[in-house]
Amino acid sequence: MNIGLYFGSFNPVHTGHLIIASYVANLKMTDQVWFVVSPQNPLKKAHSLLNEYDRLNLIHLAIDEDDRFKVSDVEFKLPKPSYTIDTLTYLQEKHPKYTFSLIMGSDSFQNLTRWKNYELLVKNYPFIIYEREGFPVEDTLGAQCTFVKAPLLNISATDIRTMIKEGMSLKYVVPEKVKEEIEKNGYYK
Ligand SMILES: Nc1ncnc2c1ncn2[C@@H]1O[C@H](COP(=O)(O)OP(=O)(O)OP(=O)(O)O)[C@@H](O)[C@H]1O
Ligand SMILES: O=C(O)c1ccc[n+]([C@@H]2O[C@H](COP(=O)([O-])O)[C@@H](O)[C@H]2O)c1
Repeated sequence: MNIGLYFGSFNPVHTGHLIIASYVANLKMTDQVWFVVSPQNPLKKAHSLLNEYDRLNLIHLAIDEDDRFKVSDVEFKLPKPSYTIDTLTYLQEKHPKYTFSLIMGSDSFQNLTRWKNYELLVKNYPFIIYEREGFPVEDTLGAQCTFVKAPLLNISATDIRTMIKEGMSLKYVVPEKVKEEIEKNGYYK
């Protein structure tokens, strides 16, 4: 089984993420795309981070019963912050017959040299990279990369949190069930 891992804080998940995951799943380079929720990105501040179980629940609501996808809480029980190489080592041990690739934007890929043991990531795992505006796709690290031209929605989780604070509607920028859950619980107010 080939698994495409889409790592993120998903604080909260939004339509931009879902477009990417769906596009990559449709390419059939992988059998399944897993959303891996990171409790704490090593390079980001914890502030305004919703509880990881609530973020996980929002992704379950977002993908509903789409069997191209799975949501993973594997990083919840690993040490924090969440280092991707450690998660991959754990996943590979747990699923020795699976092959894992990393799905990431060209922005994150350009930042990869700041990640823990990035040389090991580059050596051992293939990357599926989609271009994000302002970050041309190029491999300067000798990684095993497939560059894909995914459709993009130029929105971030930060934008969504700002919209909530300003009382704007989240219609279309997150799935309806995600919008309802955020509103019902007063998240990010
Ligand atoms: N609109 C988008 N289109 C495509 N990829 C995105 C988009 N927003 C985020 N990503 C990518 O998805 C992954 C997970 O993103 P993340 O959870 O950090 O969301 P974010 O919207 O960038 O969050 P924040 O604004 O809180 O930093 C990252 O690799 C990020 O680069
Ligand atoms: O392993 C690292 O050193 C590392 C450094 C920065 C980011 N990451 C991971 O990259 C993923 C994307 O992060 P984010 O918050 O931008 O969605 C998330 O799973 C982080 O844990 C990992």
